[in-house]
Amino acid sequence: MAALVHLPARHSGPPCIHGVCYFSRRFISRIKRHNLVRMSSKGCLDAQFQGSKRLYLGIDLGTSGARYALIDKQGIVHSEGKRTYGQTDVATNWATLWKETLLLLLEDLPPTLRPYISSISIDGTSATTLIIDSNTGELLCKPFLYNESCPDSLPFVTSIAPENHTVCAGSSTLSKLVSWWNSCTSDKGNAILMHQSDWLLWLLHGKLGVTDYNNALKVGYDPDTESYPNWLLSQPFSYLLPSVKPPGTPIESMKEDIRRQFGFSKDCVICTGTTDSIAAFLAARVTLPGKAVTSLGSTLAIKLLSTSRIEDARFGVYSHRLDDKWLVGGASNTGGAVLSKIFTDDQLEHLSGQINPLIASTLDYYPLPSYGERFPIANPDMQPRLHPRPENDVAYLHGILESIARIEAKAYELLKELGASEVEEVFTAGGGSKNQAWRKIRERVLGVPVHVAEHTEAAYGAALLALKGAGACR
Ligand SMILES: Nc1ncnc2c1ncn2[C@@H]1O[C@H](COP(=O)(O)OP(=O)(O)O)[C@@H](O)[C@H]1O
Ligand SMILES: O=C(CO)[C@H](O)[C@H](O)COP(=O)(O)O
Repeated sequence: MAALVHLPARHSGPPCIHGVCYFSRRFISRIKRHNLVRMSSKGCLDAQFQGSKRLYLGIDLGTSGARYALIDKQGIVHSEGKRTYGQTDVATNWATLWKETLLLLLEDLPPTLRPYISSISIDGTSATTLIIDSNTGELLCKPFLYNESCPDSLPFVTSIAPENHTVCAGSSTLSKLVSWWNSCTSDKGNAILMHQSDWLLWLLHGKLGVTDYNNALKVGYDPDTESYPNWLLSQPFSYLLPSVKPPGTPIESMKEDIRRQFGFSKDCVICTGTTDSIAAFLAARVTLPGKAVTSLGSTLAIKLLSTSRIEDARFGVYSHRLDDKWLVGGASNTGGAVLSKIFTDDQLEHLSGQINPLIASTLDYYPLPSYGERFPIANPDMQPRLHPRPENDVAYLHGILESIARIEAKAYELLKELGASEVEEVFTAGGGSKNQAWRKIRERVLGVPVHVAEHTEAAYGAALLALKGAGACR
């Protein structure tokens, strides 16, 4: 289990608000020593920081860690930082880890810049589902993580939703809600559903029950009609559903206690967030149909900008709304999480430098970190295929990277077959975007130009949402 520093139920430190204990500096410095590794924090006051002296903060709670990006209205980065979660396992107390990581990132912000922060937004992993007591903000059960599957809910979910609807997957938010509803034996009357980023934003603004239409997609919200469908509202658990706003919409001012603790200004506004792969798409600043962003993080998430909306749960394909267009795609469980189980980041860099990306690997794998795949094959029981392993690790890594590239190519081909705009160019986000050999392998396998996005961190996309929200306040 991650070496978390456990808070006693009540401690003599700063006041606990809704069960969230804001930590003293002494306590935070103790956490820093124990478990959450500070990876980097660039805090120099950028010489170009002129203009209206306003900054916008984006925070990304990813799969393996969290990052922040602090930008001005020109999109210039004035500070960025990262915290990794360290070793986690099935016993990890994720809500506490996310809360501590968020507070540490706020602590990592250069104190001289905090008073200039106008707005904050947070992105999190999609379909990461929390059932919350609406009186206290406390969790009523452990979070359902993004890649968890609740197959027992599927017969009921598929009986109420339209055929092949986005929610018709064991990993959908609705399947997780139904699973809790069917298993909870205590009083459900005060329960409310929130997504990971909603709950973390609530820690900053204090207004429960608000989400965004990207996070709400997988519980059944229809971003086109901007409403929950009747087949969902007619369910006995519909009272748990949060209200939905567009990403980057102002919710509330920052709570006074946390504002004072970290030295934010009185006009700092907290805005709705989005999911991590949508934030990565926003960071890439792709604007034309046919252009796409592949997020090579712990997972492989694909977002193709399309004029047509496509969804087909048989293949794990769904469409997020982006203003007047659609982000068609899905998320595979393949990706960096598989690489991290076999190689360190240094090994990845060293071995990748020895790969000739212009020569195809003959090794044929389906790299998964464990059983279960979401897209382009929707099979919760799918087994990883990572053997035979050659003696040479360069050849092994080449085979894995090429096999992941084949999955990416199959995914884009599937979107085209289902009627989406054909991919013409791919921009890359996430930790894997730094791998040049992989980019060239992908370019050869996909048959289209593959670039590194101008900004590869989802936190930058979340900062753009904060900038959008601040504009809405004027
Ligand atoms: N040089 C590299 N080549 C390929 N993948 C890499 C490289 N360096 C790091 N990664 C992968 O990047 C992933 C982390 O990316 P990141 O976007 O930070 O993840 P997430 O947001 O999903 O937690 C890790 O799983 C790691 O395996
Ligand atoms: O796999 C993930 C973990 O990083 C993504 O959060 C998620 O599955 C992508 O979903 P969406 O397309 O809804 O953003």
